[in-house]
Amino acid sequence: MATHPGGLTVDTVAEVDTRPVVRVRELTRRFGGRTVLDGLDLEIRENEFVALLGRSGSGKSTLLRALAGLDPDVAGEGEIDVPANSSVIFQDARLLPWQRVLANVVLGSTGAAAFRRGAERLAEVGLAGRERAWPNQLSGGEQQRVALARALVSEPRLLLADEPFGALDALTRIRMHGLLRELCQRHRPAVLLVTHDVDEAIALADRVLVLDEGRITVDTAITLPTPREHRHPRFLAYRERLLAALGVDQPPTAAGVGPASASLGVGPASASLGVGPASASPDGRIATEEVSR
Ligand SMILES: Nc1ncnc2c1ncn2[C@@H]1O[C@H](COP(=O)(O)OP(=O)(O)OP(=O)(O)O)[C@@H](O)[C@H]1O
Repeated sequence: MATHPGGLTVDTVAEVDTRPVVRVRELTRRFGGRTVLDGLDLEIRENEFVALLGRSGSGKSTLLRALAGLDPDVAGEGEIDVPANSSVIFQDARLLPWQRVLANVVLGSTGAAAFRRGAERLAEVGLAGRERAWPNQLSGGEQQRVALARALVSEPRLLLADEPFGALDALTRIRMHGLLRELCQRHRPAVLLVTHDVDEAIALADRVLVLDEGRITVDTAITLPTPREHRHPRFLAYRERLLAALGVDQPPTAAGVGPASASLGVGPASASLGVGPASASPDGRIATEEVSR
């Protein structure tokens, strides 16, 4: 475990010796007079799955857009180093309605090889046989599967995902978690997943970050085996820590078992365990430690 000058504690998995694919230094982003990102530092390593939590308006999408190259005005406000071969997915699938499903996946690429790769990705997301369908003939979850296939068709080194499952019903979301995990294990991109859902972050990520006051204030490794059981005591302990770091009140329950989902802003979460809350260091940063096995 490493303690950085600001008091931020980084757990062991974050120290795995692989090359960073994302390197952000001192990134600042202001809108008018308001500072949203304030000298933010971030590294993501090859194949690492990182989830980013933060209160509404804390700047998660602003950071993701900056990494995706979608914010031209961020230039000169720090250093951003990301691979050229990166993909982005959003909450809405953003398919072209006038293109069939397979054409949406290959997006402008031509040639048999591109279409073969596109068809392979479609099969991987469970949509074999739907290549010639139109987007409006697919459900919301199916459209998001197409978006995932499109994002992975170029074998990106980095996948940026901004609440990709936020608009889906709970059951579909759980299925998509399994699918995303499987696809990431197969294609091995580094991932930055922006989410409001603490459980989603713990279920999927190697590392969970919390963005607050323009900086990463929590950086914690999730060392649970996969697939991750939501009622596992260590899962609940991670949840409690993260919710505390996010400032969410957690009234204790008799059983000490929290609700099925701990989405921010969706009711109180209750994960009452004997694990202490995250502690704030003198400069206001929150240090987390490995949740004991
Ligand atoms: N283009 C813009 N112009 C002005 N203000 C902006 C712009 N983009 C974002 N902001 C402001 O920056 C702040 C952070 O926005 P951002 O969308 O990054 O937050 P977020 O953490 O992703 O929020 P949410 O979880 O609600 O999606 C907000 O106050 C927002 O109003």
